[in-house]
Amino acid sequence: MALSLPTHSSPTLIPLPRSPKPTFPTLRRLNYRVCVATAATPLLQVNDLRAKIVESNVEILHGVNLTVNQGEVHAVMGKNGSGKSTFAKVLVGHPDYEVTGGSVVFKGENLLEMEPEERSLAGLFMSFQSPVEIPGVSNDEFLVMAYNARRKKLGLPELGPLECFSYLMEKLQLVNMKPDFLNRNVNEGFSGGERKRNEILQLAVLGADLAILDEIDSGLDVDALRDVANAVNRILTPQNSLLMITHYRRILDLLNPTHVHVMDKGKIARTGDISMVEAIEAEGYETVSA
Ligand SMILES: Nc1ncnc2c1ncn2[C@@H]1O[C@H](COP(=O)(O)OP(=O)(O)OP(=O)(O)O)[C@@H](O)[C@H]1O
Repeated sequence: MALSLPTHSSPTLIPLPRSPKPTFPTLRRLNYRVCVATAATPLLQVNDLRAKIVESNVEILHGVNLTVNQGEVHAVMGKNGSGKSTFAKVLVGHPDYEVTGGSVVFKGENLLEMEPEERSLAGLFMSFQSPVEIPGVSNDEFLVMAYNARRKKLGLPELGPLECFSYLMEKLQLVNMKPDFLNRNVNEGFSGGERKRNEILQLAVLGADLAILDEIDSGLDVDALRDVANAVNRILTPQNSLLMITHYRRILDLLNPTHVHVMDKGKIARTGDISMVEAIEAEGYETVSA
């Protein structure tokens, strides 16, 4: 089902509320009802997580421990090849990896027992380092399908084409994207920066209790980085959380992480706050991890 969306670049967009952090009130209300977790329960609790590559049997994660509470922004940094993306992919259930030990509890439920799709419907969102193309599926079809699936999971009625249109327009404005992108196939022919922006559009449309952004800042020009950071800041609320993987301070200054972690050899080697990034930049990972 393709929505007939305008292809001109300057449509009359629905103005966003002035609030710096608009949310999805109806979804949020329902989230409180269906969410197993309480304010005292961590949103995500990772204990001694170990995982290997299925094909080669090589263990990459050697006992990751991490707790994310509602409203927190966590940054994971670390040397190339230290296991950051693997950790993120294991959390969303990527089939290349097999969990060999430890536990992951998300909103009070065993995440490792859920299929990848169930994890997504439960409110876990991941933006991959290299977002993939989906040939033959238009962006609007994909977004509407995914959003309605999430609404169904939450016990909400599916949105009809007109409601979807207004909703998507609002989210497009949030990420400062032209409506033309809705009519194009998902990521097909998109530039690197456009793909990253499109990932944030997906996050804005779907909403998430925990958004994992893997190097969302790589390949973005300064304006795109600011747009993406502004959009993420407006999506964040005291109820949801962000786990971002990055190599750069620029995005950290814009998103103000509450926690900064350094991953080393498949483990979280050190945890601190934003001030640790200065030490990393001055002394490198070896010293900081040690
Ligand atoms: N599917 C796979 N097949 C083979 N090797 C893999 C696979 N996934 C991860 N690895 C290896 O595991 C190690 C960790 O990779 P990972 O992508 O998690 O690192 P990273 O910390 O995200 O690195 P970067 O900062 O460069 O993105 C690397 O040595 C990588 O080559």
